[in-house]
This record gives sequence, C-alpha cells and structure tokens, in this order.
Amino acid sequence: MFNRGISTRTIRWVSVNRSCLNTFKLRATQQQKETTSRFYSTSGGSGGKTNHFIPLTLLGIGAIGLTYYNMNNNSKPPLAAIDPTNASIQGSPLFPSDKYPESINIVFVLGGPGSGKGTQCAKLVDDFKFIHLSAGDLLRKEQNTPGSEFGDLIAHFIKEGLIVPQEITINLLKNAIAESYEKNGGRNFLIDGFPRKMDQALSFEKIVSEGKLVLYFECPEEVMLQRLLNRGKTSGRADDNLESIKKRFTTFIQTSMPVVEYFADQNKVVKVNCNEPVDAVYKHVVQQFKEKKII
Ligand SMILES: Nc1ncnc2c1ncn2[C@@H]1O[C@H](COP(=O)(O)OP(=O)(O)OP(=O)(O)O)[C@@H](O)[C@H]1O
Ligand SMILES: O=c1ccn([C@@H]2O[C@H](COP(=O)(O)O)[C@@H](O)[C@H]2O)c(=O)[nH]1
Repeated sequence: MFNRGISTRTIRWVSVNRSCLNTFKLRATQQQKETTSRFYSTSGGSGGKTNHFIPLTLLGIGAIGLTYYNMNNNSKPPLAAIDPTNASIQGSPLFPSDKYPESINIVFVLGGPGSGKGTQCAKLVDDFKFIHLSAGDLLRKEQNTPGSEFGDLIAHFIKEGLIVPQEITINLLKNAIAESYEKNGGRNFLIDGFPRKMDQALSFEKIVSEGKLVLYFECPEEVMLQRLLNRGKTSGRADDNLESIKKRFTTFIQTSMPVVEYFADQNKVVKVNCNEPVDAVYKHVVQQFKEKKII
C-alpha cells in the first residue's frame, strides 16, 4: 500500500560512492563549527578598516586555495550536490489530516538526552497501547543492519552527537508508521526523540503527518548527565560517555530547542518536569494527556 523503499531521489546523494561518507564527516564537522561559532558571532563593535583588511586578505587567499584544490580534486562531488540537508523533501503527506483527522495521533516526545523520554514512553505503551517509535532506536537498528549503506554514516553522527541527515531518519519513521498502520489501523503514536532539527519538523509534517502535540521533558543538565553516565555502565551505547554526552547537550540546546519553541508558538507543547521519581513524572504526563484529550 505504501511506498516502503527509501526513494531513489532520496538516496541519490548517498549512493554516489563510498567516499561520500568522508564528505558527510566534513559536513558533520561543519555542523559543529557552525553551531559553535554562533556564540562568537557579534555584529558591529570595534572593527575599523585595518581590522577588516587582514581577515579579508586571508579569506581571499583561502578562496583561491580552495578553488585550486577543488580543480585538482574533481573526483569528489561538490558538497552542495550531495548535501541532503540542503535538499527540501517534496511530496504530499502519507496521512493528510483532512483524511485521517482522528485515526492518527502523532505526539512528538522531546527533551534533553537522558531526560527520561524512553522510560515514560514505555509506561504509556503499557497503560494506553500507544505505538512507540524512537528515532534513535530506528537509527541504531539501521546502523546494525548488515550491509546497510548508512551504517558508518549513522555511527559517526551518533558518536558526535549530531543530527543524522533528515532523509534517512524520516524514511525510517515513515516506513515504521506505515507498517504499524497497515497492521493495526489508526493509533496514537509516540515519536520519541524527534524532530530534533527544524528541517525534520517541517519535512515530517509535509510528507508524513501533522504533529498533534509535543510532550517536552524539562530537566537540569546535571541530572541528565548523571543519568546518562549511569546508563552508560550497561547500555553499550557509543554515545553514553562524557565526551559524546557534552556534544549531545550542545546539539540539543542549539538545534533541538528551536523546534520546541516552534511548536510552543503553535500552542502544541506540554511541559513536564522530569526531575522527580519516574512514577511522579508519569502522573504529570497522564494528567497532561487527559487534559489535551490524547487519552
Ligand atoms: N525520573 C527518573 N528518575 C531517575 N532516573 C530516571 C528517570 N527517568 C529515567 N531515568 C533513568 O535515566 C536514564 C535515561 O532515561 P531514558 O533512557 O528514558 O532517557 P531518554 O530521554 O530516552 O534518553 P536518550 O535521549 O539518551 O535516549 C535511564 O537509565 C533511566 O532508567
Ligand atoms: O531524529 C533524530 C534522532 C536521533 N538522532 C541521533 O541519534 C542519537 C541518539 O538519539 P536518542 O534519542 O538519544 O536515542 C542522537 O544523539 C543523534 O545523533 C538523529 O540524528 N536524529
């Protein structure tokens, strides 16, 4: 019924050749630099003519050097040609809200790493038969699928605490939702740890379905850090270590919080304090869901 495969158009950039992974790594490094540099970018201030001269000269030399380098390395595809984050996903929603007003309820579950999203989702599944789809779990599963051409790429982004190119994650989610819908019909879906970036939020609603609500767990960083370090003793996750955790926190604040704000502006966010015992947090969640008529 639904188109399962990751479309040719979607993966054209990945199947160019294996050396693409290096380009994505470059892209990942750029993603890190871009977000970090936001802290340092200031407008106006002390710069006079002499202050601009040196950086501009260096920039000019750099541009010439880069052009020369590219001319001699034309076996590598230009970054923009294969950069999936530049590609806007086209298509009509799998579940348009006018056709599926009631049968599909999408709840996005967001919160910092270790805030307890998975723990609370598991309880909602037990009590209310939600379908729980964790974007991180789907990515890890794809990463561990023998022969997956995305395996190395996903592993790299996860270890660096960065957001995997949206096409991959959205297609994994879209397929999982379609599969569940075929099997069970309309249901309440908890989409855990997604959308983590604005492009994902916009594309998902364009090609899958509108999000009805965002359950957002608010938690002090220190609490999340201790939870993750503790989980790391047994989880076997490549990103449950201090270095990756710090990167994940940075990505969350700089890249994922704007998504929460975007949905808050639409009055779709319910906020729950997760710095309480599991059952106390759960009580708040259930209460909020009842108020919003999700359950
Ligand atoms: N309210 C809580 N109090 C104490 N510990 C908790 C609480 N909620 C979850 N934990 C523990 O904290 C750790 C992280 O929880 P969980 O995996 O649910 O977080 P998460 O938000 O899904 O994390 P990630 O985004 O990294 O996947 C787990 O070991 C879990 O048992
Ligand atoms: O939409 C998403 C969701 C997750 N990721 C990557 O996966 C890891 C782990 O996610 P968890 O939700 O903590 O399991 C996350 O740090 C990202 O690197 C993603 O890229 N896109």
